[in-house]
Amino acid sequence: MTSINLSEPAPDVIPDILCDAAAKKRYQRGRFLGKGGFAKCYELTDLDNGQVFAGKIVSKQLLVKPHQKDKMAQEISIHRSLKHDHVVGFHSFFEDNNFVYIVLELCKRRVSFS
Ligand SMILES: Nc1ncnc2c1ncn2[C@@H]1O[C@H](COP(=O)(O)OP(=O)(O)OP(=O)(O)O)[C@@H](O)[C@H]1O
Repeated sequence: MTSINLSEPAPDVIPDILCDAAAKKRYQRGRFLGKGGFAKCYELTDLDNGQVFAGKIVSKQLLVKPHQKDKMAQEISIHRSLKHDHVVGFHSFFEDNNFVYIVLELCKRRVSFS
Protein backbone atom coordinates (compact mmCIF):
# COMPACT_ATOMS: atom_id res chain seq x y z
CA MET A 1 0.00 0.00 0.00
CA THR A 2 1.34 3.43 -0.89
CA SER A 3 1.53 5.78 2.07
CA ILE A 4 2.18 9.52 2.09
CA ASN A 5 3.69 11.14 5.15
CA LEU A 6 2.06 14.47 6.12
CA SER A 7 3.94 15.41 9.26
CA GLU A 8 4.73 19.11 8.71
CA PRO A 9 3.24 22.19 7.04
CA ALA A 10 4.22 22.37 3.38
CA PRO A 11 5.61 25.48 1.65
CA ASP A 12 4.72 25.79 -2.02
CA VAL A 13 8.07 26.53 -3.68
CA ILE A 14 9.12 23.50 -5.73
CA PRO A 15 12.89 22.92 -5.51
CA ASP A 16 15.03 23.10 -8.69
CA ILE A 17 16.80 19.87 -7.76
CA LEU A 18 14.58 17.05 -6.54
CA CYS A 19 16.12 14.36 -4.35
CA ASP A 20 14.86 10.81 -4.16
CA ALA A 21 16.91 9.90 -1.10
CA ALA A 22 15.86 6.24 -0.97
CA ALA A 23 16.83 5.59 -4.60
CA LYS A 24 19.86 7.93 -4.33
CA LYS A 25 18.60 9.84 -7.38
CA ARG A 26 18.60 13.55 -8.11
CA TYR A 27 16.56 15.22 -10.82
CA GLN A 28 16.85 18.67 -12.33
CA ARG A 29 13.42 20.28 -12.68
CA GLY A 30 13.08 21.70 -16.19
CA ARG A 31 10.38 22.85 -18.57
CA PHE A 32 6.81 23.26 -17.29
CA LEU A 33 4.55 20.75 -19.07
CA GLY A 34 1.13 21.56 -17.71
CA LYS A 35 -1.16 21.64 -14.73
CA GLY A 36 -3.86 19.21 -13.64
CA GLY A 37 -6.39 19.23 -10.83
CA PHE A 38 -3.71 18.54 -8.20
CA ALA A 39 -0.36 18.32 -9.94
CA LYS A 40 2.03 20.64 -11.69
CA CYS A 41 4.02 18.74 -14.31
CA TYR A 42 7.62 19.44 -15.31
CA GLU A 43 10.31 17.76 -17.34
CA LEU A 44 12.75 16.08 -14.94
CA THR A 45 16.29 15.13 -15.92
CA ASP A 46 18.07 12.37 -14.02
CA LEU A 47 21.37 13.99 -13.06
CA ASP A 48 23.25 10.65 -13.19
CA ASN A 49 22.47 9.71 -16.77
CA GLY A 50 20.58 12.56 -18.46
CA GLN A 51 17.39 10.51 -18.88
CA VAL A 52 14.36 12.77 -19.18
CA PHE A 53 11.01 12.08 -17.52
CA ALA A 54 7.76 13.85 -16.77
CA GLY A 55 7.36 14.68 -13.08
CA LYS A 56 3.92 15.18 -11.59
CA ILE A 57 4.47 17.28 -8.48
CA VAL A 58 1.74 17.64 -5.89
CA SER A 59 1.96 20.01 -2.93
CA LYS A 60 1.11 18.39 0.39
CA GLN A 61 -0.89 21.55 1.12
CA LEU A 62 -3.44 20.06 -1.31
CA LEU A 63 -3.47 16.72 0.50
CA VAL A 64 -4.64 17.80 3.92
CA LYS A 65 -7.98 16.01 3.97
CA PRO A 66 -7.84 12.23 4.30
CA HIS A 67 -9.81 11.63 1.08
CA GLN A 68 -7.36 13.79 -0.91
CA LYS A 69 -4.41 11.88 0.48
CA ASP A 70 -6.17 8.56 -0.19
CA LYS A 71 -6.99 9.56 -3.79
CA MET A 72 -3.35 10.45 -4.43
CA ALA A 73 -2.08 7.23 -2.86
CA GLN A 74 -4.60 5.23 -4.89
CA GLU A 75 -3.56 6.91 -8.17
CA ILE A 76 0.07 6.05 -7.44
CA SER A 77 -0.77 2.52 -6.40
CA ILE A 78 -2.84 1.80 -9.52
CA HIS A 79 -0.45 3.49 -11.93
CA ARG A 80 2.67 1.75 -10.60
CA SER A 81 0.96 -1.63 -11.11
CA LEU A 82 0.11 -0.90 -14.77
CA LYS A 83 2.28 -1.64 -17.75
CA HIS A 84 0.68 -1.23 -21.17
CA ASP A 85 1.72 0.23 -24.51
CA HIS A 86 -1.17 2.70 -24.38
CA VAL A 87 -0.67 3.83 -20.79
CA VAL A 88 2.10 6.27 -19.91
CA GLY A 89 4.85 4.36 -18.06
CA PHE A 90 5.29 4.75 -14.31
CA HIS A 91 8.95 5.13 -13.26
CA SER A 92 9.01 5.98 -9.56
CA PHE A 93 7.46 7.88 -6.71
CA PHE A 94 9.04 9.75 -3.82
CA GLU A 95 8.27 12.58 -1.44
CA ASP A 96 9.84 15.20 0.78
CA ASN A 97 8.25 17.26 3.57
CA ASN A 98 6.40 19.48 1.12
CA PHE A 99 5.67 17.62 -2.11
CA VAL A 100 4.85 14.24 -3.59
CA TYR A 101 6.75 13.49 -6.83
CA ILE A 102 5.56 10.98 -9.42
CA VAL A 103 8.12 10.26 -12.13
CA LEU A 104 6.58 9.13 -15.42
CA GLU A 105 7.56 8.36 -18.97
CA LEU A 106 7.68 11.68 -20.84
CA CYS A 107 5.08 11.95 -23.60
CA LYS A 108 6.52 14.13 -26.32
CA ARG A 109 3.29 14.65 -28.21
CA ARG A 110 0.23 16.39 -26.83
CA VAL A 111 -2.06 13.40 -26.44
CA SER A 112 -4.04 11.97 -23.54
CA PHE A 113 -1.74 11.08 -20.63
CA SER A 114 -3.72 9.08 -18.10
N1 LIG B 1 3.74 11.92 -18.91
C1 LIG B 1 3.60 13.19 -19.33
N2 LIG B 1 4.37 13.66 -20.35
C2 LIG B 1 4.23 14.94 -20.79
N3 LIG B 1 3.35 15.82 -20.27
C3 LIG B 1 2.55 15.40 -19.26
C4 LIG B 1 2.63 14.08 -18.74
N4 LIG B 1 1.72 13.94 -17.75
C5 LIG B 1 1.10 15.12 -17.66
N5 LIG B 1 1.58 16.01 -18.57
C6 LIG B 1 1.13 17.41 -18.77
O1 LIG B 1 0.71 17.94 -17.53
C7 LIG B 1 -0.68 18.29 -17.57
C8 LIG B 1 -1.33 17.93 -16.25
O2 LIG B 1 -1.33 16.54 -16.10
P1 LIG B 1 -2.10 15.81 -14.91
O3 LIG B 1 -1.99 14.34 -15.17
O4 LIG B 1 -1.64 16.36 -13.61
O5 LIG B 1 -3.58 16.33 -15.00
P2 LIG B 1 -4.82 15.91 -15.83
O6 LIG B 1 -4.74 14.46 -16.21
O7 LIG B 1 -4.92 16.93 -16.93
O8 LIG B 1 -5.96 16.16 -14.76
P3 LIG B 1 -6.29 15.38 -13.40
O9 LIG B 1 -5.62 16.16 -12.31
O10 LIG B 1 -7.76 15.44 -13.35
O11 LIG B 1 -5.74 13.98 -13.51
C9 LIG B 1 -1.24 17.52 -18.76
O12 LIG B 1 -2.36 18.14 -19.29
C10 LIG B 1 -0.06 17.52 -19.71
O13 LIG B 1 0.02 18.76 -20.41
